[in-house]
Amino acid sequence: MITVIRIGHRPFRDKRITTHVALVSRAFGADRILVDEKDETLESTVNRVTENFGGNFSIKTGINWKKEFKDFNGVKVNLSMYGINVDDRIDAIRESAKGKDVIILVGAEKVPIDAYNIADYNIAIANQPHSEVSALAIFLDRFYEGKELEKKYEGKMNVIPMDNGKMVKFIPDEQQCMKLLYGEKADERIIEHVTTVYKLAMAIGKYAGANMELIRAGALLHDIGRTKTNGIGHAVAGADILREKNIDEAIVRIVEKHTGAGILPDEAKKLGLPDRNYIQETLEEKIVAQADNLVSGKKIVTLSDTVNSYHLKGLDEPAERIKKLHMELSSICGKDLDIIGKEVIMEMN
Ligand SMILES: C[S@@+](CC[C@H](N)C(=O)[O-])C[C@H]1O[C@@H](n2cnc3c(N)ncnc32)[C@H](O)[C@@H]1O
Repeated sequence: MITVIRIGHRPFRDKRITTHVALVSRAFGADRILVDEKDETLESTVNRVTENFGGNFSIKTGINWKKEFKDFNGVKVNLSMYGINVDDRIDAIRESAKGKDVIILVGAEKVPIDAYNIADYNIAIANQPHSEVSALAIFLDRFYEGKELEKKYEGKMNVIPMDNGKMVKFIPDEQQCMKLLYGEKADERIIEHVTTVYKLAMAIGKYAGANMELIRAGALLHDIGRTKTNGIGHAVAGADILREKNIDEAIVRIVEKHTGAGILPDEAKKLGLPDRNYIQETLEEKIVAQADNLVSGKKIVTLSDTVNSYHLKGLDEPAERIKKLHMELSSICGKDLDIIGKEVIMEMN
């Protein structure tokens, strides 16, 4: 674990630069930052970035820096223009950090001499005065040998790299999903239906250990396309609406593939659907589709209810696939989905 300790923070003067120290710590592979002065605004700014862009970075302000630095069980580095050049020590630091935690101290105005005495390494990024932000970024980059730039973050907001322009895909929370639905003028019937599917899908998702943010958004948005058409094309219409709004592709695909237990390429062709993949593949795609299969209007029904209504429409093969999907998910959950459905009904009443 890598900790950054920021000392000499003055909440009114240094708000921006300490935020940048924290963001650099997070983006360049550190796990947490400790800041000497209590600053709740700084904490919430940094926590909001982590909440939106992902990862497990944490921040704590209002700490006793000398005690934290002195008592730290691991390798202690003080970044200072007066230290030894980073390239002359980085191999030794990496070596002594094997199997150990590391703490990196950066100052603000004047750094007390105690920091130099407590540190195992006083490291300069060139013996010239510059900034804690640049010193920290270069130190972390040297320490990780550039690998920190390859780290993947699963956030609500994911930047899509572009040669030109900017694109961010995002995973909407419950409130944002409702806003999207009402923005498309979803009527009460749609809202009531998606709310029940959402409750059932969340319950199944918990048993199955699925990604709950994807389940939440996928279930709430699965029928957004019904604001355009109630036909077989509503899943495609929904996916198109969401792609236009830069919703994360994992959610768009849940919506696009939520019909029955999937539609085979030949069936899709016959139905006049665009040439896309309609077979559920991810756990979340399967859960939302099956939760939808087990909800009629705003009512949770059983597998046999659903299968019977498919048979009545002459859809024998799709009915078999729904049964198979039901068994597969029940086995992942360790509980029959019909029983999970009954539990949700009891909670709803
Ligand atoms: C604006 S400087 C203040 C330096 C101040 N003169 C002092 O007493 O250390 C703030 C912080 O930036 C970092 N820093 C600035 N230049 C640096 C350099 N050349 N190498 C490493 N760190 C540097 C150090 O962490 C320092 O505590």
